[in-house]
Amino acid sequence: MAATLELHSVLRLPSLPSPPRWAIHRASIVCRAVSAASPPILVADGELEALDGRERTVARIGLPSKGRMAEETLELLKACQLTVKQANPRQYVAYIPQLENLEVWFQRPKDIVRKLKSGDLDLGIVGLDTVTEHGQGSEDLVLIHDELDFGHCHLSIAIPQYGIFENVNSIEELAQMPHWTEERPLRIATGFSYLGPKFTAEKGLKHVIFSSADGALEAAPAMGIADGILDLVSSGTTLRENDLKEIEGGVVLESQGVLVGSKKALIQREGVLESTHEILERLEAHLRAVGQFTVVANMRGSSEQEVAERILGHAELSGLQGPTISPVYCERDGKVVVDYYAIVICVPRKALYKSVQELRAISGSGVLVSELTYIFEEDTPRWCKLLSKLGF
Ligand SMILES: Nc1ncnc2c1ncn2[C@@H]1O[C@H](COP(=O)(O)OP(=O)(O)OP(=O)(O)O)[C@@H](O)[C@H]1O
Ligand SMILES: O=P(O)(O)OC[C@H]1O[C@H](OP(=O)(O)OP(=O)(O)O)[C@H](O)[C@@H]1O
Ligand SMILES: [Mg+2]
Repeated sequence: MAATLELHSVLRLPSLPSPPRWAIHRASIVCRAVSAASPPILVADGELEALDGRERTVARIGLPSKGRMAEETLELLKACQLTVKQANPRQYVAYIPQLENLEVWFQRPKDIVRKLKSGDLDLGIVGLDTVTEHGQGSEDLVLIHDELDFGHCHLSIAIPQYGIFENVNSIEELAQMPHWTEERPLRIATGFSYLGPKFTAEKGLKHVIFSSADGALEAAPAMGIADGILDLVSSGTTLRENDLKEIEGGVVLESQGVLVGSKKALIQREGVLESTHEILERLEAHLRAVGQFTVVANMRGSSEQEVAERILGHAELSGLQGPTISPVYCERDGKVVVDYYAIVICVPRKALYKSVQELRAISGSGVLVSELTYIFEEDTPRWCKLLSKLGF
């Protein structure tokens, strides 16, 4: 027999073994008596808060321990020269040598969000879908970087391409189908049991019921378990392979990797804001530089001005703000002369070959190309935004 008790404040349980002593924090407790003679076992369906009196002094970031985001998160940090050092792959704690006061904890994406809310993590990298689903509108969660440019997908409603859905192509048409009644609602299988009902309510769908499922949702309609699904889509292959289709107006959310933090920790916990500043600066500078190349070339010319005019006549060669031009000094007949000017420009990948051709056409030689690591601007726009969100 199990009885559930909802607790809304921290409960001290002095009778539990110590140390550690625990408090049950906004959790529901299930008391189960194993046998009539045994004492009830407390099962907390929530976060347990350590009550050993010690306040955590080291900041913590949560990174996905498995799944699609795990590898790319580490790659992104590595590209920012923030390589995560892990003693072995099964160890869940790690560190980043450049960020001394920061522990890295590998956790499942949804647990990262839960632990941010409970105060057990301060920062995290996960998909926006996970933050929105498991954050459930929490005012403590703050998006620090909302476009990490990996893990792109969208959360979308999908229905069968066949049968009664053959001519249904929009959320309005789905809502207007006469099939859905109070007794026989539209059944949607999803792992997004917060966002799903919120979305259908906003769209005015009346008779809908959600069933929760964890994986391979695309099988549910063909198995007769559901009429449609609400799941993540990126290439669309899984939907197509299971005879499902997306519908107009059925996208709940566009998602990609984000850096998220706990407002409380950012404001109160020593070191969190400093680590965040460095991570954010590196992320912004790195993401700005992705796909950009530095091109260096020597140009024969009579003056810096004349070379500049030649280069600025070509739109692809004007760089970020304009070309950097410096004289190349050499010695001729015992004299220092300038026959060449070195130019440095920044060029995006897709314009690279054309830019090199244009440079050559206007007498550029010795063209050197290297991939850019960082572009640091005067300030970090997201840092200023974060400070204002924190009320600084
Ligand atoms: N098809 C996809 N393409 C791109 N990104 C995706 C795709 N599916 C999921 N993601 C992103 O990767 C994140 C993690 O997904 P993954 O399937 O690895 O873990 P999960 O199923 O959320 O976790 P768990 O298996 O522990 O329940 C998602 O929250 C989403 O942001
Ligand atoms: O549009 P596509 O590129 O086909 O990707 C979509 C699939 O990717 C995700 O599943 P995942 O592979 O993570 O497996 P899971 O069901 O175990 O989460 C998602 O749940 C879809 O099933
Ligand atoms: Mg998955």
